[in-house]
Amino acid sequence: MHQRQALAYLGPSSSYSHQAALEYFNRHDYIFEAQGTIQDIFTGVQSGSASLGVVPFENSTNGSVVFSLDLFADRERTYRDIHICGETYLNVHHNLLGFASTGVSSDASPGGSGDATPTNGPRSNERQAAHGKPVTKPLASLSHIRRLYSHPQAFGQCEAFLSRYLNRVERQEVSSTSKAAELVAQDKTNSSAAIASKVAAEIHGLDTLARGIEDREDNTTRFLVIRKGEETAEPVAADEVDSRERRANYKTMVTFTIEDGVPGSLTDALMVFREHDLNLTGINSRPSRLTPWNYVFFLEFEGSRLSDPSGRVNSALEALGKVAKTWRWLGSWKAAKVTSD
Ligand SMILES: O=C(O)C(=O)Cc1ccccc1
Repeated sequence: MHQRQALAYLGPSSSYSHQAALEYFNRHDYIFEAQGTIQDIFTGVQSGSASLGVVPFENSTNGSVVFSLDLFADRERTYRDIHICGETYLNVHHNLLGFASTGVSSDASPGGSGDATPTNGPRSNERQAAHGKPVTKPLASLSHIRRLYSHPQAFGQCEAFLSRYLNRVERQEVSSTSKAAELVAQDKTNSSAAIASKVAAEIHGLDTLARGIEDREDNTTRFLVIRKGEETAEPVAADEVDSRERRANYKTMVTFTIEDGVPGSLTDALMVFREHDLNLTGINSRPSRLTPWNYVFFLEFEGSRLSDPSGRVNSALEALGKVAKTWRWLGSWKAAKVTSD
């Protein structure tokens, strides 16, 4: 019988990372191991204690997950063997979870959560928060809520609802939405709430105080799958034709740094991709932490270093190596289809 390998995700269970991992991998093929932080996932994969890791990378409403970017920037060369080998998209619908207050309902108490008006009505037909107007209303009074726990990304995806209904409530950032739900379930005062998933409500026995509180219904998070070492290059048939359509089935990510204060050095790096007819799909940067205002740049583009019939991707990377100060290939993988529910 073959030994199942470990797969590390941001826990505790019922986090969005857990749900993304369960959608991407068969639960029977791996031992799913919850980690406390995204850094723990990188450390586990680099050390070999986990074969694969699933990390949140960016959100369609709130942008990059900077914790993940900083780990991929790998300034200290701690995660030198980590490569990206896959991606998956998850539609993220947040709920406000806690304990419904018994007794009085709609009470706009001073210093509390204000003017929550409970409603059992359906979610509005509007598809997204227009001019900061929330798309949904609370299902129960929120006036007893004094503290709100969640992952920083979740706060950023629910701004319209939070500023309307929980404006003066203290926010506490925690490592994941499922950790937030766990903390709320343990709070004997019943005065805290979490932004987390429907699955987290079920697991922790929490009431749903509001449903679908994300600013946009199309709120989607992209997760990347990481592994240690490189995958072997796919054999390419001699008559295989390279084309934009073929390259669009793959993605590649690189990081690079440029010479400080040299006009045109960033343009030169980007021009490499234009000259090789490679479609850029993403650009990011994080401080290099070497000197102020110096950056590690991230580029994503269509095409694969591992399945490259014309050699175009490999030739572009070689050219990048000539214009960049430093650079690193972070991986090539099969692009996922963007789904919506
Ligand atoms: O906190 C979680 O559940 C995560 O997996 C990170 C996250 C947070 C908010 C949206 C998507 C992913």
